[in-house]
Amino acid sequence: MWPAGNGHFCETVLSYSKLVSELEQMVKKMVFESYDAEKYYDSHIQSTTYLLRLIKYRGPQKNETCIGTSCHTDKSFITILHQNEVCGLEIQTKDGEWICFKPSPSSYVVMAGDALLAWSNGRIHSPKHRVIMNGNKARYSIGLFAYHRGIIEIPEELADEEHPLQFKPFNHYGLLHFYFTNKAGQTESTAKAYCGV
Ligand SMILES: O=C(O)CCC(=O)C(=O)O
Ligand SMILES: [Fe+2]
Repeated sequence: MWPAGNGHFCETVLSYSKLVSELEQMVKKMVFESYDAEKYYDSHIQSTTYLLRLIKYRGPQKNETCIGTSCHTDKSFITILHQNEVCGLEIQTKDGEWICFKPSPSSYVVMAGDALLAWSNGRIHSPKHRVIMNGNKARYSIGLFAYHRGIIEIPEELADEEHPLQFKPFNHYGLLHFYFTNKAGQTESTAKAYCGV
């Protein structure tokens, strides 16, 4: 998992990712329960996979643009972000307004990804976000990205006459693969283009 000779760091990262994945599962449970879909929770958890990314953004040099990560939505089910004190993460609300996240050591950002947007039949918004760097201090962030092995079905509890089914069952890794093709790059919503009804 990590180059030899840094066992302590490796163990720390692993125990961190275990703790944050517990947080992810707690959030997921609350989401499933709030939609009366808790009967799908256990099987969903059994198919959950995680990716942990440790990211360093350095401050822009002279004549460099300030972008750290360009505007995107996550392709995960849920993402949990944690970072040092350097600002930079901006998130777009449903109304199109950009808000800057003000970090604190004890705060985590829980972000819905495109797979959760589809699972929730469009009820849960997967927000656009970006990182814009200013100043000269480096920004460090850790992202835990939860994915799903296999097919995600939209619970029947989330579709009715008022909320017609918007998404077909989809393979989450298939959605990721689709995103990395040119076809997905040209669409506003990867989920709609990949598995929209
Ligand atoms: O560094 C951050 O806070 C956000 C990173 C991000 O949006 C991503 O990796 O998808
Ligand atoms: Fe992201």
